[in-house]
Amino acid sequence: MPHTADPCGTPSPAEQDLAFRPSAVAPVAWSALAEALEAAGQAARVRGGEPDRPVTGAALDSRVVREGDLYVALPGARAHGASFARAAVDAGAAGVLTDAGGARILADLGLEGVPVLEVDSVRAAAGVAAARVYGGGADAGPVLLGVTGTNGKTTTSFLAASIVEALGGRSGIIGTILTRAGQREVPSTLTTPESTQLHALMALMREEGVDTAVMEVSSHAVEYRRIAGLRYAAAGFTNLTQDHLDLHGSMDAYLEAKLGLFHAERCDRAVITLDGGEGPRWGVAAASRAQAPVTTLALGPAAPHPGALEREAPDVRPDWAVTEMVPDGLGHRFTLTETATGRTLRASVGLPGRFNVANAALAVLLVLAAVGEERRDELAALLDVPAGEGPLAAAVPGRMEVVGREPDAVVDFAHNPDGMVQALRSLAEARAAAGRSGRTLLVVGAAGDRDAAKRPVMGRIAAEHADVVIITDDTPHSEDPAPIRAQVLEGARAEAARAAASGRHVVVEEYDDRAAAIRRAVELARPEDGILVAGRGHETEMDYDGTPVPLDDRVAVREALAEAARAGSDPVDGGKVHGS
Ligand SMILES: CC(=O)N[C@H]1[C@@H](OP(=O)(O)OP(=O)(O)OC[C@H]2O[C@@H](n3ccc(=O)[nH]c3=O)[C@H](O)[C@@H]2O)O[C@H](CO)[C@@H](O)[C@@H]1O[C@H](C)C(=O)N[C@@H](C)C(=O)N[C@H](CCC(=O)O)C(=O)O
Ligand SMILES: Nc1ncnc2c1ncn2[C@@H]1O[C@H](COP(=O)(O)OP(=O)(O)OP(=O)(O)O)[C@@H](O)[C@H]1O
Repeated sequence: MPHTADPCGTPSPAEQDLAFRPSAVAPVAWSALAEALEAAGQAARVRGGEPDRPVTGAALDSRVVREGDLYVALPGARAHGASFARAAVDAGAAGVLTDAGGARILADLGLEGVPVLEVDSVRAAAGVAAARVYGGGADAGPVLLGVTGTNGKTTTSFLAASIVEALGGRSGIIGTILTRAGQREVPSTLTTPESTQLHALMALMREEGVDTAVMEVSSHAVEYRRIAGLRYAAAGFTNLTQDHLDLHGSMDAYLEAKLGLFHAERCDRAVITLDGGEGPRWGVAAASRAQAPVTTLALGPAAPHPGALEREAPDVRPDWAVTEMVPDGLGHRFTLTETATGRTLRASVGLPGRFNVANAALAVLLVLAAVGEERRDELAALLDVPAGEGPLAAAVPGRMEVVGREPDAVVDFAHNPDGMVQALRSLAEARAAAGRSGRTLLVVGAAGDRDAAKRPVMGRIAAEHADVVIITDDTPHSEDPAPIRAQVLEGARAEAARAAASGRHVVVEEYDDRAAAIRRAVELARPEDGILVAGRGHETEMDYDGTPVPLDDRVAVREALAEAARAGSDPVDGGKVHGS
């Protein structure tokens, strides 16, 4: 039986890989694997003879290999997986899938006797081979829904899964926060797991009786061909804004990577949001360049820039549009209208922020595409309920999660420029809708080993939208955290200086201790203010060069609020670097 790792802790790679595997795998002969590869246009040269045992699993990392696995040894950016083949064989690998370079490394290691399937593209072949190992063709099930885009994937996936459940289905989730297959749940380390793990998960979901799986598809996953061998009933596009330029190089290349999800052989229907993000440019481009049949969604009043679609792409006639949006509790009530028929779907979403209307609308259309027209009326009835009820009332961990009131304190995962703008704006809008004045206090940083170009941009946005900006560490990974903070500070200070010239005073402070930064925000906040702690959402650990430092922003905010309530406004101890 696969283990389910502790959902409160981060599982080791081996624990996580094991948790993704089905309990039973029918052994697969080497020749059957070679045939499957050939049938998929990834013909393999067979070397080193037949394994002495059939294949019963697949792994893309030597550290997670189990007895009977096919070890997938791919050429990585830092190393060739074949250089770890000795460890994989010692762990029980039955044979190796690799390329010509990998085969040479195996020979150099004295492993020429190990059975090898040699292909031209290991990443493309890995998904095909894993699908064969785990008994899944593209149509073996569960029904797959995919969500891609810079922001909104997790939220849209959770909402779509919630709708599936409300319709009586059994849903699975694969994404940034967690992976859930029926009753089994395991925290995630990647947004989209490796291809070998995805096919294991499909088999696990079949075992668990999951009929519909909703999967976040990162651009990394498309670029690295983690989704090879999968087919989506419907795949959604939320928006495209600046992120991951370290991997893709340009926004156009970033879009091109995302479009891999919308190839005709990859999905039956693409549902594309036209005007999410900074405007309609990338949504309209995605809709025109997707190869699969496309359903388009215009966000109307829920767009970050309402009216931009009509101005910038006047000839585009969306298939669906958000035609009405009114504040309802902390969330919104909205109407989705089908352009061709004028038919409507009315719904209420509980999460704050109009971008969550966009996420909810996309989730609704994805599920509609998957379940078909015959269930439209049933879906409409489920959605048309008062605020706080129905499938779109679902909360998503660390996504605009309200952790305190008066001052309103929200923990959010916004960690790129557009996500920050949206989150900050939605707090101000919610305050305005409730008729409250007050300031916005923001705690923010930027992660290490990720797109450095966005750091000053995030600092600028912070000072543009917040009145008090407390800059601190996000997760530095292998980088020195001080220079990361300095880059965010540079953007914030420049913007604060610009704001000062026009009479707006922005406080900018720096704390190297994130918990102290949170306490400082709470100390400075008045009851009518709003606090946003951005960047880490549901995360419970910060990685300082391999050393995990426990910190859950939600817990830290709650504790700081409780402490402030007890102690009045004692000064914050420790961690301050400097302020302005
Ligand atoms: C930057 C990046 O994405 N790197 C991916 C890339 O790594 P790489 O090319 O550097 O691989 P490498 O280190 O040279 O190793 C080559 C091979 O040897 C294997 N290996 C390595 C060491 C060892 O002891 N044994 C072993 O078998 C590795 O598993 C790999 O298969 O190829 C590897 C195999 O597919 C991925 O695991 C790895 O993802 C790493 C783990 C990662 O952290 N990726 C992140 C950035 C990512 O994918 N993020 C997106 C979401 C992004 C977002 O939206 O924020 C995601 O979907 O999670
Ligand atoms: N549709 C949207 N447009 C813009 N910003 C959004 C949208 N949805 C969510 N956000 C913001 O982006 C943050 C991340 O949201 P979410 O986790 O749903 O997106 P994601 O694409 O899964 O992100 P990641 O892959 O980085 O986890 C949220 O916390 C919120 O601040």
